[in-house]
Amino acid sequence: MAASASTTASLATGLEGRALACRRGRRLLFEGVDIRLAPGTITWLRGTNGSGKTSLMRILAGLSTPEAGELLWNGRPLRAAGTEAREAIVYIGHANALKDDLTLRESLAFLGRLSGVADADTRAGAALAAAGLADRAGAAVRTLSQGQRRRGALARLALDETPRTWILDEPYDALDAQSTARLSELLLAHAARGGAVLLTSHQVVELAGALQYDLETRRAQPSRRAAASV
Ligand SMILES: Nc1ncnc2c1ncn2[C@@H]1O[C@H](COP(=O)(O)OP(=O)(O)OP(=O)(O)O)[C@@H](O)[C@H]1O
Repeated sequence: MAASASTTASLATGLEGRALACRRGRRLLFEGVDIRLAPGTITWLRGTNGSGKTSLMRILAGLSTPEAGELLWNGRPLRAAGTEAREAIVYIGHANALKDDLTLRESLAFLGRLSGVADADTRAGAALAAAGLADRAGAAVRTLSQGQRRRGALARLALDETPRTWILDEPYDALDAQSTARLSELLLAHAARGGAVLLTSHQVVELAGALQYDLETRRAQPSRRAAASV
């Protein structure tokens, strides 16, 4: 027998957007977007420049309000999920969220504490070392190159192994080949642990088993390549 809508909702896990719409000024960017970031999945969000990928990611991260639709966290309204969802959803956008006046290590530890990471200071040092940034850990964020900032922000993903929901806007941007390979490993390991990933990318990157969601057709499908030029 088919499950009723309410039963389906109560069984749903992860972050889900239903019938989402977004307006920017007088322009309706998208509507009717149904997307679910299930545990253990990587979803590549596709769409042309200006189609609204960043806008959708910010809505899913709870950082902006949709024109219409609802957001659910484990089947409950996202807003009602409070701290649990705030700590479980990690958004890394173009701005990287690092604080210019703090050292890289301090800034990363601060972000870790916001996500409820235990012992964030010590872990920040270890995550920066693993990202090849040990010698820059004590430098002020404002003195770092764009690629170093990006790598520093992404080190947040290696602070612990909690299977959170990662929403990553162009995470491969400004990364060199080694950091690109390391990020792909991190994403695949995260999904294997039951974490969820939503990402955009204009670069060709192989991520086995990823799904893709096309914002213009509003359809999800398996992807042979998780990311390719769009
Ligand atoms: N704060 C804002 N105020 C007004 N318009 C905005 C705002 N933010 C974005 N827009 C507009 O909304 C549209 C979608 O922007 P968005 O950044 O979501 O697209 P995108 O698909 O991520 O683009 P890209 O692939 O170029 O990064 C663009 O036309 C943009 O100019």
